[in-house]
Amino acid sequence: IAFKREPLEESYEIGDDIGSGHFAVVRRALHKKSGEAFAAKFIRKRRGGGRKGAKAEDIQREVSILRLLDHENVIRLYDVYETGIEVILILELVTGGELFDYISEKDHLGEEEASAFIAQILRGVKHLHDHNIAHLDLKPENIMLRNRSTQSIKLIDFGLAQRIQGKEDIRALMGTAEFVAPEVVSYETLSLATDMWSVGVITYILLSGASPFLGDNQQETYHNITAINFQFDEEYFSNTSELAKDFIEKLFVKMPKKRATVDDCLNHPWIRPKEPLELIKRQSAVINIDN
Ligand SMILES: Cc1ccnnc1
Repeated sequence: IAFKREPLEESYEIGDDIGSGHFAVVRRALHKKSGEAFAAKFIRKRRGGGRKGAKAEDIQREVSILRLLDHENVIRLYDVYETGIEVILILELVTGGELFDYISEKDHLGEEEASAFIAQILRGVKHLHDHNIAHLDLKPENIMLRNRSTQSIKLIDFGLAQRIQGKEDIRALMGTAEFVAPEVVSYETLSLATDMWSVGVITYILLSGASPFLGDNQQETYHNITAINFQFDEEYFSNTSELAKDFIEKLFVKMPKKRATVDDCLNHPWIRPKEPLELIKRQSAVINIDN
């Protein structure tokens, strides 16, 4: 896929830093013609045999994956530029900040709000999984709020995302220690189920502010993960519903094939829209047809 070689500055005014990813920095970008604001992700190309910078094939993968996706809970890619030293992705601008910061400010969320966020994350993950794409780096830093008022979120940073075709064995890579599934730690086959483990970790954190497997060092964290060594501390979970705990327990399963899928999660009673609201929506739909 050829990227635009014309100078980015001809079409965009580059502004402040708004984030960073793998070998990347993200800046505000104002499109001169339309006056619309975007996010420009500058990805350093790996030069020669160096270690720094992203490999051309990894950048191509991130771009082709983003081009495939089209969902309100997934960051949109509009254009791609290239210079001698970097590739620049022109992405949808998300201004609500990271879910990570939102939780930090509130310490933890109530179940209603947590369930609403997780439902949004699951819809975004379902879009990826329906296209056989695994994100493989799901964590609160990679979940942006569209804006602070609603629980509308966008999944960002597809730098580690992979197509899961089933034929080739994906083992390499590492996400962020406290969010990775047992199969990542023990270097076994990764799959869509690997993302579902991370959804469990995110849910646990939203509800408690604590990280379920985090140890005093990386080795201890990895051991906690492979031993599924977690508990619902009374200190944080005393008034958490059995439904919420059941939702998490169905994701902290060692065998990827036994772990809840994104569809299982969307149908879990802790997530499904509560009956009355759905009933009203359906009734109002009927009333509209009559009028
Ligand atoms: C950090 C970031 C990435 C993509 N879009 N907006 C903000």
